[in-house]
Amino acid sequence: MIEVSEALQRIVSALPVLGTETVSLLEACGRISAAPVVARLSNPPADVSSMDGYAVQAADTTRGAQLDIIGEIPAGHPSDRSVTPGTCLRIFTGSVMPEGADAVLIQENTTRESDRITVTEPVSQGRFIRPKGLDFASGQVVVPVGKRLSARDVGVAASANCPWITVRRRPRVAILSTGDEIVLPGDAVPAGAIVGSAAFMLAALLRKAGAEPVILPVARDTMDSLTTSTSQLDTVDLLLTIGGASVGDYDLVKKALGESGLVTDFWKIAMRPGKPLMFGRMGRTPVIGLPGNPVAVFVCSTVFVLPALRAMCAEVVTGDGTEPARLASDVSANDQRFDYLRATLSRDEDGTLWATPFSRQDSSMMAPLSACDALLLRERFAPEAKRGEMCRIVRFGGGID
Ligand SMILES: Nc1nc2c(c(=O)[nH]1)N[C@H]1C(S)=C(S)[C@@H](COP(=O)(O)OP(=O)(O)OC[C@H]3O[C@@H](n4cnc5c(N)ncnc54)[C@H](O)[C@@H]3O)O[C@H]1N2
Ligand code: MOO
Repeated sequence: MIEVSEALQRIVSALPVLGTETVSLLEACGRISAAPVVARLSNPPADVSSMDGYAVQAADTTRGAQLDIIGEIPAGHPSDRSVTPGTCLRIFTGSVMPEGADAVLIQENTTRESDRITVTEPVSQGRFIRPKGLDFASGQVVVPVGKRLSARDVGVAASANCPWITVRRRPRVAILSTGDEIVLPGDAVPAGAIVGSAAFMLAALLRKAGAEPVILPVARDTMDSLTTSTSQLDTVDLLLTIGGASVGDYDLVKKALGESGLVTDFWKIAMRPGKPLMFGRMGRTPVIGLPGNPVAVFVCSTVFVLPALRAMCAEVVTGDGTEPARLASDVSANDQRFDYLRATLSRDEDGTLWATPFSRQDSSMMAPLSACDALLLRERFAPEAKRGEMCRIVRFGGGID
């Protein structure tokens, strides 16, 4: 058995970075930028007013002074008239500042009669003007490379006049459930069968992470079925198998894929759940053999598959995705396997985050997996810990779980 950190390192470093494609702004959210987004203009492109009022010379705006309105500048219609001493131009939020003006006097600080205003509050030079390039300058990088694009990133790219963004191709990931007992959700469930939940959970997780899942027909527990199922996978970037990874007589995945050319990098990790995970390569296709227990599928996907997708998309990530919390109940000493306990979270009045692990942690149990908010991490050989002690968690809800 190797350690989680080594397994992660081996998987991530073995995966090639995918190619790029160019997508429209409407398709860009959630994708990983593969080139920086460079502003094609300055924003704002000219000095503009930030308020509705009058473009003035600030020195003119003594209390009680009167100014002649010599025209107006609706947004989108710059004026070629200049403001001279004793005059002003009616202006609106977003309108381009006229020549000669050095401030905007908001209309609340004036009284108006016909084409003349009286100043009720002076304004200082530069006030209520957004100078050209206040937001960003032409040529400036507004979105760096390797970023998972948010709605805000799409917004800044649009404002930088960039209608297309270069992103990483979506990883195509094949999912192969294995086992004679597996039936599809909604099917009749004969004696001895179980409903194959893991592929659907995995597909959902992958799709949310920006990958393109391809669910293959369930393979039976025979060498023939397994080799046939995995014979034509040249077009996928990663193969995930589910089940048949352990040491039972019908756990044939490693053996069958071996006959199709699988070269195993490692098998078995000191973790719970997820111990029998296998990693290798069949031709140019990386293969992660996930254990069959569906909670092990989820935990291994969180710990290895999602980082693998990030590596394939050259996503720049900060931190390890964990955060501190306080234990809400005692936990016993851990053995040699890194433990990922399903836990709920709550916050007390002080804002402290508390993690409560479920009392039953069987890796077949989907209901607590669905109900949990986080995985509570227990290092190998961690000593017993009491309620109130600090622990580390991986919290869900960040958009990729
Ligand atoms: N003697 C030993 N037995 C086992 C060991 C061990 O070290 N020594 N490891 C245990 C651990 S830990 C795990 S995890 C399981 C993993 O076994 P497999 O990867 O071979 O998985 P299966 O036996 O095929 O299935 C396990 C369990 O999960 C159910 N399953 C399978 N596929 C799905 C699916 N797509 N959706 C939902 N549930 C699925 C399957 O019916 C079994 O109940 O091995 C332990 N045994
Ligand atoms: O490690 Mo297994 O994955 O306990 O269920």
